[in-house]
Amino acid sequence: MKNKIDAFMDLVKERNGHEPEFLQAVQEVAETVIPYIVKHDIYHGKNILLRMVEPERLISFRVSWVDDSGEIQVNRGYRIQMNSAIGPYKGGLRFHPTVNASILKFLAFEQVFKNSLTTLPMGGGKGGSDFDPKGKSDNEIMRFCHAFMTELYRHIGHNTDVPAGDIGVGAREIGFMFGMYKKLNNTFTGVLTGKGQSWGGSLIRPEATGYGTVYFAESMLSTQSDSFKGKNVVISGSGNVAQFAAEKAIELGAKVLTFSDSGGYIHDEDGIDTDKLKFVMHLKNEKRGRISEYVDKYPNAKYFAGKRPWSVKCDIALPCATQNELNGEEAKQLVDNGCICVSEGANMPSTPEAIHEFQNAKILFAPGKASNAGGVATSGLEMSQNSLRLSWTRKEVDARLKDIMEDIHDSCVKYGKNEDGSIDYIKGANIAGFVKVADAMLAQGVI
Ligand SMILES: NC(=O)C1=CN([C@@H]2O[C@H](COP(=O)(O)OP(=O)(O)OC[C@H]3O[C@@H](n4cnc5c(N)ncnc54)[C@H](O)[C@@H]3O)[C@@H](O)[C@H]2O)C=CC1
Ligand SMILES: O=C(O)CCC(=O)C(=O)O
Repeated sequence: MKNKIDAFMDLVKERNGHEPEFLQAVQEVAETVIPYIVKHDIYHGKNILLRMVEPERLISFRVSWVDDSGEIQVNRGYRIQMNSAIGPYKGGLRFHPTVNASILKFLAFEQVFKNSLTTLPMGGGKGGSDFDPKGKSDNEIMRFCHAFMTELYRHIGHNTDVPAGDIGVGAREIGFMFGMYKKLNNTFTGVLTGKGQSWGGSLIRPEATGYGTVYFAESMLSTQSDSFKGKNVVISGSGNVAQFAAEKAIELGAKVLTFSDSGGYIHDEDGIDTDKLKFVMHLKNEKRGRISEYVDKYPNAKYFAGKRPWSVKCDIALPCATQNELNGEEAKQLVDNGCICVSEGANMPSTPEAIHEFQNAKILFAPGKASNAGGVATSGLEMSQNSLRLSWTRKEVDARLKDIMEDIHDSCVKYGKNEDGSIDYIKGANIAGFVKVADAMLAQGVI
């Protein structure tokens, strides 16, 4: 089996040798899906996985815009349309200086499996730009978003490709991009998700990724008759996913101890309650400040510059910042400190070495493509509401989100159960995500 996986990876490396994040994501899938393909005749001789690692379309374009001092700035924009076998391309846009083809291809590849797991008809895509929103004025953000959409608009559409937010892209940016799309097309359609309530957005979409990550962890804990109640929780990040993961964990009776950003992390031994969380939301979403400012407001807490929060003793860890933010040593420290459950809110936050530590220790571990799928699932619900020209209540969308997360958990159990009864959620998510897309590709022939 190892030979087959190595031979496949050699082919992928030949074409994508300079894209380490993409190779990391493909390797993880290949290790679990190739053994499944080998056991199932219908996939033989079809090169399905080889087709799945090649984007259907990779679009790269210039984004020129004028900053507040009148200087012309040039950034690079991308959209990776990875796979449309089961529905229109769907996935977020990331604005961050580290954005490049490797990072977006890994995210687009993960998105194909994730979207398949949601049970909704969505293909996979991802996009963004190396634009850095940090320190930019609202007017600069608007001019950049407008410029970005003057090219992207020709490649997307409510039945073709429906982008949404990701790192650096929230409600403000979606608003500016939606405005320019509408102007250029002279149509009002659900071409983006994460829209504002009064112009086609869905209730619960802002909360969905964080809530879903906690719902998934709660499902994993329930297999061991356990729950969030009374648990200590360590969270990384302090953006959209981190904030709402914290909100749900607090609601379920847990004590949240940390938040972080690219500067460092804060540790509040007293616990971050709903009032303190409101402060973080204002700090990050309105003031656009740094997490270090938390300790000015709450001096009992400590700030650790340049550090990540994984040395803090906890029962549950929720990595919600970015890829490869939790390495092997940090994973070992979490396990040694008694952590029993890791649910990824971010995409690929754990390195392969970290995953190895979690699996060796046999703790509950959920890969992002399963545990953070609540965001895109609720985007799918936003698309349904837009098509129906209806708005569902908060209660209704939350109930659907919860059901979807439970269904994803069931699929992982179905495909990931080991002989000893334990559940390999990576194997389960990869195979369950693969089967639906692969079967659609088989039915549609070689295209
Ligand atoms: N927003 C969504 O609906 C979804 C987001 N995700 C993933 O969740 C993660 C977080 O995304 P959002 O919360 O939406 O973005 P965001 O822009 O709201 O927040 C990102 C957070 O990560 C922190 N961060 C960025 N780079 C960092 C670094 N190098 N070290 C430490 N912290 C860093 C930022 O300071 C910020 O707190 C990403 O991996 C994203 O792909 C996954 C599924 C859906
Ligand atoms: O809601 C969406 O379409 C984007 C979600 C996303 O980018 C992700 O799941 O990583």
